Amino acid sequence: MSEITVALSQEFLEAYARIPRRKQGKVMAMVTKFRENPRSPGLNYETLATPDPNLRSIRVDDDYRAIVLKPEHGNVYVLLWVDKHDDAYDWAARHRVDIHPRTGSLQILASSTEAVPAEHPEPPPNTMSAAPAEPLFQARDRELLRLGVPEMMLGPVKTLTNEIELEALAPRLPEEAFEALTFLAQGEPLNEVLETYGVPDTPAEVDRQDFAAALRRPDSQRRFRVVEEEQELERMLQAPLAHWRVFLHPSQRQLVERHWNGPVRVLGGAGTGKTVVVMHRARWLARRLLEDMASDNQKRVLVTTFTRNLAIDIEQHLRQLCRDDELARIEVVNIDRLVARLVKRRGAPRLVYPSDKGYRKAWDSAMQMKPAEPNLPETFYLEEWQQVILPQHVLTRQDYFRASRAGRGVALNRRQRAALWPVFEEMRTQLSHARLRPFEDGVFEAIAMVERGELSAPWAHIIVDEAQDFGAETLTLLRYLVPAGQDDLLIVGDGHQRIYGRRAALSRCGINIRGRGKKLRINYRTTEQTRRFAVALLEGQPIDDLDEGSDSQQDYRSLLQGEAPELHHYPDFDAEMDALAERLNAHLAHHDPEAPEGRGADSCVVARTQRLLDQIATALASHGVPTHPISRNAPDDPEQTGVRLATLHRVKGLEFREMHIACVNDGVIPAKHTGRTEDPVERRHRELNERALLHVAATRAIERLHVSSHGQPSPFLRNR
Ligand SMILES: Nc1ncnc2c1ncn2[C@@H]1O[C@H](COP(=O)(O)OP(=O)(O)OP(=O)(O)O)[C@@H](O)[C@H]1O
Repeated sequence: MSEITVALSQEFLEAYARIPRRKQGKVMAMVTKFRENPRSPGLNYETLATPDPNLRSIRVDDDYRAIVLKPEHGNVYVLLWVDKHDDAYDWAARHRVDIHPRTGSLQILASSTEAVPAEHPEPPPNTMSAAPAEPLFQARDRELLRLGVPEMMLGPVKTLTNEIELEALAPRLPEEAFEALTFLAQGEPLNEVLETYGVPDTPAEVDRQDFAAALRRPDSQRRFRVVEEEQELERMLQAPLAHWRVFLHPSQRQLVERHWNGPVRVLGGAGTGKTVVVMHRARWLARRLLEDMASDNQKRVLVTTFTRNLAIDIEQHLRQLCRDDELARIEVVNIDRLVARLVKRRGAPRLVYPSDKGYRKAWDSAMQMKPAEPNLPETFYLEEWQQVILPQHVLTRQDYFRASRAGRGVALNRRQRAALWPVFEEMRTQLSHARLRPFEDGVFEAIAMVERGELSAPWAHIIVDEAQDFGAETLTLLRYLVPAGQDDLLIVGDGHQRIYGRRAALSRCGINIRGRGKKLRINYRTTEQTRRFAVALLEGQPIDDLDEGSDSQQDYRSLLQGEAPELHHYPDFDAEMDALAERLNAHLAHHDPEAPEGRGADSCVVARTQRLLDQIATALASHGVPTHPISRNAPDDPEQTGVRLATLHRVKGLEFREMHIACVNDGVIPAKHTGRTEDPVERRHRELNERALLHVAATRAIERLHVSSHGQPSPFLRNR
C-alpha cells in the first residue's frame, strides 16, 4: 500500500479564514485528526452526488462540512473547502479537480456550466467598433494546452478579444495559465512565453489518475501543500491568509530548494517576492544544516539587509515561518550592526556616519586645509572623500595617486591630487584623535581581521537582501565572511530601488555569479496600474543589474488589476491637507471594529523629510485623523491605531493597502541638496536616487496609490 499523502489547497485556507473563530477551532481539531489518519473511522465521510466523483464531504460539526478530494485510486487526500453545510455542498457541485492532460498539474476547475463568464464585461472604448474584434490569442489549442489552459477553457480563451475579458475569466483559470496568457496579451512573443511557462512540445506521458505525482509538480505547489508536520499545519491555520509562507511561485521555488554551485544573484522589480525568497531560502539552508550530521553545529545562516527596519521585519516573519531549531540556526542583522559587531573590541574607535556630530566636526577642521588652487567647492571634497577615499581605503598620498576616480565628473591630475590630499589626511587625523572611525574603514578593518585570522565567522551561508544599496566594500567583506563553495552567497536586489549610494559590481567584489543570475517577474503586491505608474517614473534611466550589465523592467508584470493611481495638485499646504484628511477620514470610517488591525494601520502617508512629516502630523491631528509614526527600531504593531507616517526612505520594504505620497512639490523632490554639486555625474546619480525614492514609495501600495502636491509639482510628476 502506498504512503498516505495529505494536502490542502489555497482555497481551503481562504475558506477557513472566512468562517467564525469559534468554528475555526472545530475545523482545526478535525484537520488534525484528518492529518493523523485520513481513514480514521471518527471522520464522517459522505459521498456526494457531484459532477466530480472524487469529492467527499467530512463533518466538522452540526453546521459545517469540509470538502475533500479522495480519488478512488491511490492514497491521496486533499482538503479543498470548508463552509456551512449547504454552501459546502454547493461549492462541491460547482467544482472539479483535474490533472491537466499536458502539464500534469493538479487544477481546481469551476464546472463547465459556469466556465464562461455569465456576462461579458464592457469592452474598453477603443475596442468598440462595428467590425468583429480580433481574437486576443492566435495560439493553437496545442500551444494553449502547453501553457496549462484546461481543456474545458480552450473555447472561452479563444473567444477573448481584450485584456479586460481575460481579467474577467481569471477566477476560472489556473494561476499558471492566467499568468502565461497575461504575458501573451501584453505582447510577449508566443515562443518566449512557451519557453518560460510551457511544458515541452512532447512532454512526458501524464497519468491522469496519479494524484500524488500531480501534487509534486511545481505548478501544483503554487496552490496545494502536502502537509508533512503537525507544527507546520498549525502555523498555516494560525495565519491562513499569509500565502507566501506556504505557496511559492515555481520561479521562487527553483531558487529556494536546490543547491547552487556558487554565488547566485536574484533580481526582480518591487513586490516580486524577493524577500519571500530570502526567508524561505534561509529556512531551507537552516534545515540542511540541521539534517547534516557531519556539519559543525555552530554553523549558521546569515541574513543581512541594508536597512534596520527590514532586518527587524524579516526576523519577525521568520519566527512565524520556522521551527525553533531552524530559527536558532539563522541570524538576521543589518549590515551596519554586523560590521559594528565584528570590529568591536575594548578601546576600539567608535564607528561613525556623516550625520554624526563628531564626524561633522572633524570635517570642518579638515576643510581648514583646503588649498586655494585648484579652486574647488567644499561639496567636491566631500564627494571625493565619500566616493574615492573611503570606498578604496585610500590612506596615503601614494594611494591617492593610484586611486581610480571612475565615475567622478571632474578630472584631477597628479599635481592637483597632491594639493587636495592634506584635506583628507587631516580628516583621518581628526577622526583618529576623537577615537572615531568612518563606517567604511570599519569594513576594511573587518576584512583585515579575517585575513589575519583574527575573526572566525560562524556562517556557512550568507543571504543579502536590498543588495542594490550595499557599497562595494561591504559586498567584498561578505565574500570574505563565508567560505567559497556550494550555497555560499545569495544576493537579492533591484537596481531600480537604489535610494542610498551608488552601484557596485559584484564581480569587482570577488563575487562571481556567472550562469547564476536569475530574475523574478511577477509583482504580487501592487496592481498593474500602480506598477506602470511607478515604472514610468524611471523610464529612460540607466539601471544596472548589480553587476556589470544593465537591467530593465520590461518583463515585469502584476496580475492584479485595480484603480489607476490618483494625482492631485493643490494651491497650498492647507488645501492639500484638507483633501488628504478628508480621504483618510473616509477610509477610517470604513474600518471594521471586529478587525484585529488597529484603525488606520493599513494606510500610510509618506513625505520626503521628517520636517514635512511633522507638519503633516499636526495638520492631520487638527482634522481628527489619528496618526502613528513608523519606528526605525521596532516592528510595526498592527494593532496600534493610527494612519502610519513615514519618510520616503523609511517605507522601503514595507507595504500598505493605501499609500499617500504627500507634498511631492518642486524643491522637495528632488531634494534641494541634489543640485548642490558642481559635478554633473554626481548630480545625475543623486537625481536618480530621488526618482527611485518615489518609485519605491509608489510600489508600497497594495490597492490604492494617491500622490499629491502643492505650489509647483515636482518635475518628476510633469506630464502625468
Ligand atoms: N509566492 C507568493 N505567494 C503569495 N504572496 C506572495 C508570494 N511571494 C510574495 N508574496 C507577497 O508579495 C508581496 C511582496 O513580496 P516581497 O516583499 O517578498 O517582495 P520584494 O520583491 O522583496 O519587494 P520590494 O523589493 O518591493 O520590497 C508580499 O506581500 C508577499 O507576501
